[in-house]
Amino acid sequence: MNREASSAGGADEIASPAAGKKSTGAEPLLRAEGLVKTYQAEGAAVRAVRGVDLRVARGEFLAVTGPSGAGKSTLLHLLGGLDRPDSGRIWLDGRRVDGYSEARWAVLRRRSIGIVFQFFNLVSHLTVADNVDLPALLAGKTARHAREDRAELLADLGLEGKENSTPGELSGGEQQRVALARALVNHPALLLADEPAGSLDSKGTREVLRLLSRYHQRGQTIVLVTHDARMASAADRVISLFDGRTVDDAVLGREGPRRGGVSGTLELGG
Ligand SMILES: Nc1ncnc2c1ncn2[C@@H]1O[C@H](COP(=O)(O)OP(=O)(O)OP(=O)(O)O)[C@@H](O)[C@H]1O
Repeated sequence: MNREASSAGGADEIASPAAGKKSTGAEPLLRAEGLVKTYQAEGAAVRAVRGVDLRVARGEFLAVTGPSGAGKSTLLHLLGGLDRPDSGRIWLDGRRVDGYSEARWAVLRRRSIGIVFQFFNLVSHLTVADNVDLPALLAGKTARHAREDRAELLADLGLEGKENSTPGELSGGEQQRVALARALVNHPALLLADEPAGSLDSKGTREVLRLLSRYHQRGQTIVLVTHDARMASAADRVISLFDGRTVDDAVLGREGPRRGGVSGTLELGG
């Protein structure tokens, strides 16, 4: 939340099926071409992402997997505007967004991109209710509308009765469900999830997987970064990164993965 700027702008809203907004249809919801990101660490260049192309259709559930250091989180951060590519282009619903300012990305995230992180990133001194209401109010909802949406989401996520708890009073799984509620409260067109079960036990992992699948079935477009083969297998399609590049792209079906035409092997284990 602390990355969010306070400016608002009605133009930066991407159509969300869940919110009943109009879609342009033919264009993928998310498209990226030639994304490159290099970090400087202790005087040396770390080439985290080295020319990744990506297309995510509206309603698709894409998993991004690969070993530690492959560039998965960096890619997700680029797609959510939390970090800037050195080069490459990003379109959301056909609109070119890679040149957006920090403030404009903040508006886009608030209205159209929900993000969940491994360590939840909830505001520790705020209650569950306030954590979920915050992005809704920042997006311009009335207090009543925010409260109604929050109540519906918390009930849907099995968090009824937790409204007045603070994050520290909740289990990891419950905190991640609050984070999911916060990410979904503005009916984002796109949900980005970075190792959302990475700090949870197996019960919490199953719960997150079940919830992601449920929202996907309701039409939510999801890009999930995960090491976990079981989580990745819930997606429609898996891309595998190695050393900052895509090494495989597989469409998952009942008869197992169908390769999408990129060289290399499918690495689900990380
Ligand atoms: N802010 C940063 N400064 C310097 N190097 C970074 C930074 N962020 C990431 N890197 C480096 O970029 C490379 C890719 O990191 P990234 O976190 O994207 O990989 P990952 O596939 O998500 O790994 P993991 O699964 O371990 O989280 C790694 O070598 C990492 O050390």
